Amino acid sequence: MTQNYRITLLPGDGIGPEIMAVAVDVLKVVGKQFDLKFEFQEAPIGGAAIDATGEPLPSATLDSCRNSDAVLLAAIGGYKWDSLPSNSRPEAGLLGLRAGLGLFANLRPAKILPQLIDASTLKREVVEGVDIMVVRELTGGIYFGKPKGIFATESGEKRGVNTMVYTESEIERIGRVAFEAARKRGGKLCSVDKANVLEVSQLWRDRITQLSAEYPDIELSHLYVDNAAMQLVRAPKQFDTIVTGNLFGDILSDAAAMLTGSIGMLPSASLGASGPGVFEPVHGSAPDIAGLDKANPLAQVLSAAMMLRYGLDQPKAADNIEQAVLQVLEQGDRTGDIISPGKNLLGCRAMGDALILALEKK
Ligand SMILES: NC(=O)c1ccc[n+]([C@@H]2O[C@H](COP(=O)([O-])OP(=O)(O)OC[C@H]3O[C@@H](n4cnc5c(N)ncnc54)[C@H](O)[C@@H]3O)[C@@H](O)[C@H]2O)c1
Ligand SMILES: CC(C)[C@H](C(=O)O)[C@@H](O)C(=O)O
Ligand SMILES: [Mg+2]
Repeated sequence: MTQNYRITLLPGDGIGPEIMAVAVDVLKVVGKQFDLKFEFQEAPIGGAAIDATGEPLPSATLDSCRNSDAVLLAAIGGYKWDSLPSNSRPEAGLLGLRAGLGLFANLRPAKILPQLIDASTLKREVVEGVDIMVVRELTGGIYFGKPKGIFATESGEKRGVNTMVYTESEIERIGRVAFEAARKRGGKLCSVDKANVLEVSQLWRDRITQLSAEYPDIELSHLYVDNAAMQLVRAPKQFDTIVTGNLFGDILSDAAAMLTGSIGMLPSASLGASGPGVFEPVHGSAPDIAGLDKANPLAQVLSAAMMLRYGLDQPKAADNIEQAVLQVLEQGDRTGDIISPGKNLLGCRAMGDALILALEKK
């Protein structure tokens, strides 16, 4: 029986439309193969939405997302909008989307593919076998804490303020997601904080430690964020699942991404307690290569696979996409960010064509 899905597509800015076009073509092919009918609804977000409507997250866009089974997002942001105040920048649209849909859990897997070991900037023996899941809290912490803003002091000097806040319930719900994720993976969870300095981190560490009593099968450890950053580069294989707050997770997930060769490879899933999830690459809108057909579309395509797996419960269709990605890499196809000597350099569009061919042969 045909399964129907409403998908909101948010191509956004920079390389967003280029990589989204590839992901949509790939979804259409697996749709035919698995009898899935996608009703795609495209909506503006970020800079594109600012240009079209004056706002980074028009209410019609949020409504369309709310009425979908899942949301596929590319990336937002660019030089053109960089001088706007923070609450009207493209990034505010993305944060509003996460808050508006209650997407408190961000899963960012960083797994090195054997075909790409030589594309990593680290030595083979350091990265071979790396398979990390970063579970990042996404709707709290310093990104959303109040007070925030730029205020004038009595002397007339400007003072910028952000506030890092976590409540016990926010820590507990992301903790549960992380313990459950660790249970499905290698059974190890490392909680990352700055409890040697920040009270909010002391509470984080206490609550995660208490929660671990409910997960006796999971080996819990704690690291301070500065040490975690160092350990990720020094010996990344020690990590299985990492749980951390919004800001630390933003930074550590980019570092983890680079272990795998390129940030252009890594997908993510943002999930709430209920309702549609948002599936998006970890990377940004890469304005430096936008419009040049140079972007790596694989993180976007793998985000579509995560959407099928975690958002639509279609693991077989997700498997097919992931296998097609492995196959094109196996046959030596590479975009510029993951090229190594002797491989075929393809543009974004040609990489999409290679994926479609690989899928159709299945
Ligand atoms: N989720 C998002 O939408 C998201 C995430 C991060 C940054 N941003 C925004 O993107 C803009 C640019 O930010 P940035 O430059 O710090 O980060 P970025 O991730 O856009 O780019 C960092 C570097 O990685 C390269 N890169 C990124 N994705 C690539 C891909 N798919 N293929 C090949 N190379 C790729 C870029 O060319 C650039 O050199 C900013 O406006 C930022 O706020 C958006
Ligand atoms: C663009 C920005 C708001 C965003 C974040 O900081 O969360 C990005 O860096 C990410 O990692 O998704
Ligand atoms: Mg980031």
